[in-house]
Amino acid sequence: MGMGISHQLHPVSCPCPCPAQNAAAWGKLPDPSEAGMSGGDMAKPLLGRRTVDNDPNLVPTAGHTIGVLGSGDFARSLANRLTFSGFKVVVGSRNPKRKASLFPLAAEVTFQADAVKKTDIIFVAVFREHYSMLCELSDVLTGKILVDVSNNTEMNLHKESNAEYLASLFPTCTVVKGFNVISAWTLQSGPRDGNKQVLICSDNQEAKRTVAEIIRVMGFSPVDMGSLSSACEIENIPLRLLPAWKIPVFLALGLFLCFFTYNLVRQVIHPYIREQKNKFYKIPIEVVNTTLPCVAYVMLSLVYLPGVLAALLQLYRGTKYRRFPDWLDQWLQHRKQIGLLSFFCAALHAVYSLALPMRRSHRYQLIETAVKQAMEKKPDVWIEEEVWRMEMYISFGIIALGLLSLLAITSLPSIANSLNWREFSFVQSTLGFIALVISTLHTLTYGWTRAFDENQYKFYLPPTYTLTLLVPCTVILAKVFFLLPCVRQRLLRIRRGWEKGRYVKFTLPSATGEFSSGETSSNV
Ligand SMILES: Cc1cc2nc3c(=O)[nH]c(=O)nc-3n(C[C@H](O)[C@H](O)[C@H](O)COP(=O)(O)OP(=O)(O)OC[C@H]3O[C@@H](n4cnc5c(N)ncnc54)[C@H](O)[C@@H]3O)c2cc1C
Ligand SMILES: NC(=O)C1=CN([C@@H]2O[C@H](COP(=O)(O)OP(=O)(O)OC[C@H]3O[C@@H](n4cnc5c(N)ncnc54)[C@H](OP(=O)(O)O)[C@@H]3O)[C@@H](O)[C@H]2O)C=CC1
Ligand code: HEM
Ligand SMILES: [Cu+2]
Ligand SMILES: [Fe+3]
Repeated sequence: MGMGISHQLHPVSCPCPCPAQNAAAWGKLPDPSEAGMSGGDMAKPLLGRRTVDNDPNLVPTAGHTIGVLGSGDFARSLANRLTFSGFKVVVGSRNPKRKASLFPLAAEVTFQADAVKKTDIIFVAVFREHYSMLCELSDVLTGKILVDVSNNTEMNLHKESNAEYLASLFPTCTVVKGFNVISAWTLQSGPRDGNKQVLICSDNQEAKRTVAEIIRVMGFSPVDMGSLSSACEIENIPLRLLPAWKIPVFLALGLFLCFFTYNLVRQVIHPYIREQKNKFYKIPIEVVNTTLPCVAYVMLSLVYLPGVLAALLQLYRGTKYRRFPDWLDQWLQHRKQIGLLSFFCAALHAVYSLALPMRRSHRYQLIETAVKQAMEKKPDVWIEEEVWRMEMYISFGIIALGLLSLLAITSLPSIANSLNWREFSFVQSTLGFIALVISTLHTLTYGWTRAFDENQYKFYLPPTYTLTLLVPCTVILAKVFFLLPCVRQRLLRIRRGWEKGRYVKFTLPSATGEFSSGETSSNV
């Protein structure tokens, strides 16, 4: 029987019942008739156990004993996940009696030194500040693998990473950094929800592979980040606040500010200066509710614009095997966040719109017009065209928001994972584009002929909706252009790998890097 990697790492007297010592125990494990009988979702390992015979490189880690030092939140979640994945867990605490009840029954909770003796892979789930207190365990820890899961509260708080510090305290141990990018909650609830990737690094390849296999058996995906000197980078990851959201949020704020100023001038400043009318009451709802939909609408078109630009570039270049410029690449990668912010603004706009008729100002205006009409003896105020226009634009708005909600729901990881890629791209690409078209109808039926009405121009500024139509209409026209049979054919061929004049162009890696051999780096 092939020896697993982890076993080669074992100290001569390994205390755990791993396969080399207890092959009989392993023979029983992969029994398909028993597999279906396990009860709850949590109770079964997320990945099936593999037999060693199939692949000598795979480590039979399930069934192995793993140690956890510390009894806090993270230690508890870790012990839970490990036992559910089929490992034996021994927890080392300074006060095992008091803490035992917090852990699953299958886990053994004992004193730190005792726990360390029973295993050769130990997760250190205590804060960096307390690492030095573990020094009394130095002797028993000799030759073992320590997994450092710690995080910092601030970027670059200490000059060396926690993992390197741990390694310096225990020079006879092998330190692997990992798991700090996973929250205790994600560990507890299983990898179906939230981030599945666990970044690891270590100077010892064998130890890293062992920990990687444990991660795989737990149902997560290990990502090798190289040597222990990468630990600093890995420790900083959870401290970076929403990196992917930064640009989209600034974009949304920027657009909001521009449109808000524009609307403020048109709806409040203009009547104040020209007619000395006090319209400041409009700021909290009316101005905001002309601004939010404009931001939502423009952002939605900015989600579909980069795809159009990418397609144009591919058509022009006649190949898909060239990298897009960096700005386009970045833009393509931020579409999800831009789209979700667009949805957020659209949802707020919907609620604001529903609140319009419940305002006191609206009631006063209603009474005012009613009285005026009564005095002028004009009983019939029904304008058929206006009625239809409003029925239409409200309905379009509701449908567009409904479609956007679908997009937003399918962007949740757990739901995205339950769809195959065609379903996902149908919702994201096709339904999203239809939402853009319906939003355009909503805006057009709302704006109607006001673009041609001179009274609507305040300080020569046209009604806001006319400005917002620019980008979306460009995107829609471009998409229609791509639907023309000849353009469509060519685009499809390019996306299947066809290249313009491929047989002549065997370019060597050129100095300019123009024809770098790689794929385009985004999935367009
Ligand atoms: C509320 C909301 C939530 C969103 N959530 C997400 C999300 O969770 N994840 C996400 O990625 N985006 C998300 N987005 C952004 C957006 O929906 C997607 O990026 C969407 O796929 C963009 O569609 P597209 O047609 O412009 O581009 P793409 O789907 O990139 O495609 C461009 C064009 O090329 C074609 N095409 C693309 N690739 C190929 C290929 N390999 N072969 C042949 N033809 C191809 C497509 O048919 C399409 O016509 C969200 C947007 C919104 C509004
Ligand atoms: N909570 C989370 O979501 C995440 C936590 N982490 C990391 O996991 C580690 C533990 O975090 P967490 O479980 O939340 O913290 P807790 O404060 O909940 O637990 C820390 C544990 O450390 C043990 N410990 C050992 N020596 C000492 C000592 N000298 N003084 C105090 N406590 C000691 C204690 O257990 P006992 O009393 O039994 O000895 C205590 O329960 C940290 O390094 C953290 O950065 C990483 C990613 C996410
Ligand atoms: C339930 C859904 C929706 C309802 C009830 C709704 C309602 C309204 C109303 C009442 C107005 C007129 C506002 C005013 O009188 O000042 C309006 C305008 C507008 N809406 Fe919507 N809407 C909805 C969804 C959307 C969506 C999803 C978008 C686009 C993403 C959108 C974009 C716009 C735009 C651009 C305007 C023009 C703003 C202006 O220039 O004044 N709406 N909508
Ligand atoms: Cu062992
Ligand atoms: Fe062993």
